[in-house]
Amino acid sequence: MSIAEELQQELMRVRREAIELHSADQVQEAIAKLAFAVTEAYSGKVPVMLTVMNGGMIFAAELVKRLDIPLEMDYLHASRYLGETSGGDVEWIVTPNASLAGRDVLIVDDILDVGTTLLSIIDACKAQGAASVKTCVLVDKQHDRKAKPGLKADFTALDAADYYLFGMGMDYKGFWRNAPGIYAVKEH
Ligand SMILES: O=P(O)(O)OC[C@H]1O[C@H](OP(=O)(O)OP(=O)(O)O)[C@H](O)[C@@H]1O
Ligand SMILES: Nc1nc2[nH]cnc2c(=O)[nH]1
Repeated sequence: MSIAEELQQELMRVRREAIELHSADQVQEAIAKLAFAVTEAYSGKVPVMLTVMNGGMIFAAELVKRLDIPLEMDYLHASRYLGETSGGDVEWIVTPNASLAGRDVLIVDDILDVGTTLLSIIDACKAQGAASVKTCVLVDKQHDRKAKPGLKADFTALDAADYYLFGMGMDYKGFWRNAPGIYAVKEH
């Protein structure tokens, strides 16, 4: 079997055997509910939303359509998993283009796991002189390994159990970000 065929078989097996934690409909419902809270929090403001690539892109696209505020959109790319299922140091691949000085910044990402990534991005935004920095995640993974005890995002759509997750922007070895719900990789 070629390497490409082996990979394709592994990816299909992972998808087939995955445990569905939140269906596509549940995800959409949770995002719609969250959008009301975000809209309310930024009423009267002109925030800049920073999408954390790659994982945050699908959640951000779903969320932003439902935000009834004048929003500027920008992105950054920071990664500490780099296609692996356990994380290392945060690596900055692309920094935001927008000037953040004096701005209300909303960081949008797919997952708060340990929280190292979000903390590093918050620090970078504050260092640029942001007026306020809030965080918004699709999923908060439930465990006691947070970078700071009790670490939470300001806005969270859903909780998930302590599995390696994929779908809605979250990858399995770089693939399956396109899966429409939130799935746990079944361990063997
Ligand atoms: O809370 P943490 O333990 O720091 O992990 C969360 C981060 O991990 C993932 O990014 P990843 O590094 O996999 O890059 P990606 O977005 O390109 O998939 C995810 O998109 C978050 O940004
Ligand atoms: N795809 C994915 N990325 C992550 N980054 C941190 N935790 C996770 C996870 O469970 N799944």
